[in-house]
Amino acid sequence: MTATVGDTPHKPVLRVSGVTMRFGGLTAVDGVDFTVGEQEIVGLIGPNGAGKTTFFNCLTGMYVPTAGQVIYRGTPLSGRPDLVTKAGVARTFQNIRLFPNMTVVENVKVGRHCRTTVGALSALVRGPKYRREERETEAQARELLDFVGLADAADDLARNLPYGDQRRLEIARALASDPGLLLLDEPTAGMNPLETAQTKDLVFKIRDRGLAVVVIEHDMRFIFTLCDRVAVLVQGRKLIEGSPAQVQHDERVIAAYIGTPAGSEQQA
Ligand SMILES: Nc1ncnc2c1ncn2[C@@H]1O[C@H](COP(=O)(O)OP(=O)(O)OP(=O)(O)O)[C@@H](O)[C@H]1O
Repeated sequence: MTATVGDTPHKPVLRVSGVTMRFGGLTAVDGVDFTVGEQEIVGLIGPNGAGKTTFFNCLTGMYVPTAGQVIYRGTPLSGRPDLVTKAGVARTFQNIRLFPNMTVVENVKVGRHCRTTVGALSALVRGPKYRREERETEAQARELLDFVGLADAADDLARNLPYGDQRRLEIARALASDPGLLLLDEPTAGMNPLETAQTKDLVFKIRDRGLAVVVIEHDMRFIFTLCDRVAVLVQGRKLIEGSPAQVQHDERVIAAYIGTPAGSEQQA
């Protein structure tokens, strides 16, 4: 089935309906509907505390939503992160979460874990099946490091990578689970302009590899030049969704970020 997503017909990969997340008396996400199409890049923006990360946590099984449904390629996603990853949804985190004392390539191999099938006994005795899977995992990890531009650092310790490279390593690790949908939580936070531009090119390359991508980001220039479509969350609710041009000129979005324009009170 093909649904109209924004202005372009895309086959939907993710359908979120009425997702709500309450923490006691606080409603962090409030009845959000959200659709992502095949090979679409969708931005999720909003002021601090709008509920963006909580929304990602609802999609990836870290939280079980208080209400609503998340469906990935026709399958309802459960509240277990491992099963969500196995279903084909991978993510990176706002704060870098690498294994600092492992090498760069080992960090990527960890991301493959959900796709390996070898049993405990075969792993223990390092039987032929284990060795074959290990070779394949190693080759895939090195291919991904080449893809993100970190091939030369494969055998360095993760903690010795510059900050921007650590973020790229997180993306490589997420890609190791062979996702169809990648969720990026503030991928350019703390980056310089060159690293930000490189990250944008990398996201385009990821899309060209066949993935759909959802990006949370505060850098508006990055979002509006990267995304096919942008959704705006304010106080847990979706305020507007549309093309970058529609969203960046919408007065409600401007007001949500910078408050009511100076002088408008007198005009009212
Ligand atoms: N585990 C939790 N328990 C209680 N409240 C929470 C929890 N997680 C988030 N919140 C609250 O939910 C609201 C939304 O937070 P969230 O981190 O999702 O926003 P955000 O849009 O990602 O913000 P930022 O852009 O600053 O990262 C905030 O008021 C936050 O304090």
